[in-house]
Amino acid sequence: MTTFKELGISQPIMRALEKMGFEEATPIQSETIPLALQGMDVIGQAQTGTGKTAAFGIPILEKIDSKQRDIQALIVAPTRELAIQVAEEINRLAKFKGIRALPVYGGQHMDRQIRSLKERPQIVVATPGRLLDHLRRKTIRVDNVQTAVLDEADEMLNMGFIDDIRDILKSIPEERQTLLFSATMPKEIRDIATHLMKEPKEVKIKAKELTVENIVQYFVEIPEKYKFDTLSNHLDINDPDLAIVFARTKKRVDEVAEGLQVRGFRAEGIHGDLTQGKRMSVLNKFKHGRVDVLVATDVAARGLDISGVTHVYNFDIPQDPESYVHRIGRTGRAGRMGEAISFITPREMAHLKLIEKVTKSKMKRLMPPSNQDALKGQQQASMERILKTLENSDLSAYHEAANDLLQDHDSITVIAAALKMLTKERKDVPVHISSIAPVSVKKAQHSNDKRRSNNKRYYGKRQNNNYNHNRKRKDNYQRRSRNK
Ligand SMILES: Nc1ncnc2c1ncn2[C@@H]1O[C@H](COP(=O)(O)OP(=O)(O)OP(=O)(O)O)[C@@H](O)[C@H]1O
Ligand SMILES: [Mg+2]
Repeated sequence: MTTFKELGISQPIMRALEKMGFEEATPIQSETIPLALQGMDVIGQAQTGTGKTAAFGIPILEKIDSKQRDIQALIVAPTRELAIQVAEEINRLAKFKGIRALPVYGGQHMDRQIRSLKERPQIVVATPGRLLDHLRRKTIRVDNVQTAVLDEADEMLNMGFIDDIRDILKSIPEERQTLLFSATMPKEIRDIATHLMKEPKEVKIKAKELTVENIVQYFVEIPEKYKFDTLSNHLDINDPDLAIVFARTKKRVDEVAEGLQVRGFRAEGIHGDLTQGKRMSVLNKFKHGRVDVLVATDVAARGLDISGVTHVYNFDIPQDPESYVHRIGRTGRAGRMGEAISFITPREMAHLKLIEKVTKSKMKRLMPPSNQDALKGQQQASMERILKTLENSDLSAYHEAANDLLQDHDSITVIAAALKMLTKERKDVPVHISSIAPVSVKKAQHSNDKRRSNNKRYYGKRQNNNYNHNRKRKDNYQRRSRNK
């Protein structure tokens, strides 16, 4: 393990690191920070939750001249929430250096954004569409940008985004340093990336698996129509602190979130069709524990760092193995433990094998729990609450009342009644989720469209949907940006 001091980090940043409770550098930090400080281009690949943000954030801050008020570093991230989070982490690191990072993303009022930009932040963290919009309007000037970072580089270079990224990088002076980070870097994407960089150094933190060891991975083989009841039962049994449930479409996210609410869970959905205000408020409620179950599309799969996420459910298995890695990586972060449970329909079992092969990890089979198991799980949770109260509270004020109860009833009956009151008994309201076709592994089909070729090794026909989906996302970025 390397200390930050050994890496030659300056005093103001050392102070911030101390305040943040970072004692030692993680492997990706100790390997990439020296290279980045020397001005080299770097492709950094390390597992989810291992501190890639600070791995690029620290060298950027070391290089910036705090007295100069031009934008000196530009960080691009695929989603708005991630742009906000990365800016927050950098601002924490920059606390004693007089440097400011501003998040800039679609869905926020252009006027307000332009006003904030006039306060001259030295770092901008942006989503691609909105950034391009600002570049065209010349409301963001990048003449003095020395470092460009693509966080979640593979996602952004994938398919529909590649042209945007090329345009963005083209607008930045050529002498710049370019840093690329992600937990996954398929070879095809890495090759594209190399063309955008100057003799990049590749840092790949060696790990047996693509996924993090401290995430225990399970799968449940279950027909589509039983998925929802199985999910409810699981949530009852595991009683997660915070859980994220990934579903494949926005419609299913809405349906699953509403279904869970009907069954008595504090659940909310998040996806790209919600307004930015709604997206932020759902995420904030989840971060503060006012929502226990976040139901999401892949919009929440990349980069989000929410402490306390103990369980990730793949209600629908993702189309590509990389998404699987990122989704389950929302738990088990910074050395904590986590569980990932994927629902696989019988026809999707081949897909499970593909994911296991690419991630070099195994999922353990779990049998679908029964309603009886779920009730037992809930009772267990109530028992734990009683035991916790018993251990941590002064109960003397309740002794008299307890004695009164025991005059007329035996102790088992009294405790059973207390347990029943504490137990969230299942509201067995039927919930219908509209069905969806299973994902399948198909042989690659040839295509003349270069942008489609990126994921060819995995998918044939379905990949076209993915392509269209990304195109649509790109269009949305641009449309939203234009409208605001
Ligand atoms: N050296 C460190 N010591 C302790 N905690 C750290 C250290 N570096 C980063 N962290 C914390 O670890 C968590 C995960 O970091 P981060 O979000 O940068 O991971 P990541 O590698 O970018 O993950 P992902 O691939 O999901 O984007 C954050 O809460 C961060 O503050
Ligand atoms: Mg990250």
